[in-house]
Amino acid sequence: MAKYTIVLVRHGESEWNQKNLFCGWYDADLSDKGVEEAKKAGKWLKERKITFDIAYTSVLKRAIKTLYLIQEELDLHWIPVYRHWRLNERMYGALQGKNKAETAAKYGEDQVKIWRRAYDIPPPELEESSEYNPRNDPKFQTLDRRVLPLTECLKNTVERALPYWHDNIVPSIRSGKKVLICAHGNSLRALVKYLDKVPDEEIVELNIPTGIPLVYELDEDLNPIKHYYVAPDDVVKKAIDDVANQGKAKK
Ligand SMILES: O=C(OP(=O)(O)O)[C@H](O)COP(=O)(O)O
Repeated sequence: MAKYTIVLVRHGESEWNQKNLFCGWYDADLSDKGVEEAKKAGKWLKERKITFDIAYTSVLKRAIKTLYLIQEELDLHWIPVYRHWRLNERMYGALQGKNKAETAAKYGEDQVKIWRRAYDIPPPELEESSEYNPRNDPKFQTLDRRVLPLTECLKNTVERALPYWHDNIVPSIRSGKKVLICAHGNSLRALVKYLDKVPDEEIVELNIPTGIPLVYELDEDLNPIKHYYVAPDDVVKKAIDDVANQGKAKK
C-alpha cells in the first residue's frame, strides 16, 4: 500500500528541443507545442483527480512556465512553489547550442550517446568566456562560483540534485504534502536513478519525454512501489522513442 504519491514532469517542448539543440542551462522558452503539452499534462492530472499541496521546479523558464500552466489547469495558483538551481537541467558543457543530429554526423552516434546518456562521462567543458557560462549569468550571481558547473555528467547532476531532494523535498513528502516536481530530462533521470536504484549501465537507456506526468507511489521509507505515466501507453512509447532518436545523425 502506497504511503506517499509524488509526480515528476519534464517541461513541455522547448524552442531548443524543437530545433534539436543541446540546451542544458541555456534558458530556452517553451515552443507553442510545449505550451500545449504543458496544458495537456495539467488536463491528464485533472482527469485522474491528482492534486498538489506544493511544487518544486528549476530556475529555468521552460520548467517554471510548464509548472504554471499545470497549476492553471488544476486551479492551483495558490500552492507554494519553490525554484532552485539544483533542479536545473544537466549542464551540457561545450555541447550547449549544438544540434544533436549534426553532432552525431560529425562525431558519430555512439559518441553522442555517450555524451547524452553515459552516467559518468561528461561532455567537454564550456570555455570560461562562453556566452553560456553560468558564472556570467545574473541568475546565478549570488551563488558560490565553485558550485556552478562548466559541464556535468549525470553523476554530477545526481550529486547536486540530491541535497535539495533530501533537505527540502523529502521533508514535504514526509509531512504528508502532495508534491509535484517540474524539471528536466536529465535532472529527472537523476532523481529516477536514485529512487529506483537504477544501475549505472542501465540508466543509459532511460529517456523521459516532455510534458507527460510520471507518478511515483512510495512506501513509508520512500521506496518506489510502482510508477506510471498518466498518458496512454502508445503515446508514451512514441514520445520516449522520439527523445532517444534525437541523437541519430539524421532524424
Ligand atoms: O536541455 C535539455 O533537456 P530539457 O529539454 O529537459 O531541459 C537537453 O538538451 C536534453 O537533451 P538530451 O535528451 O539529449 O539529454
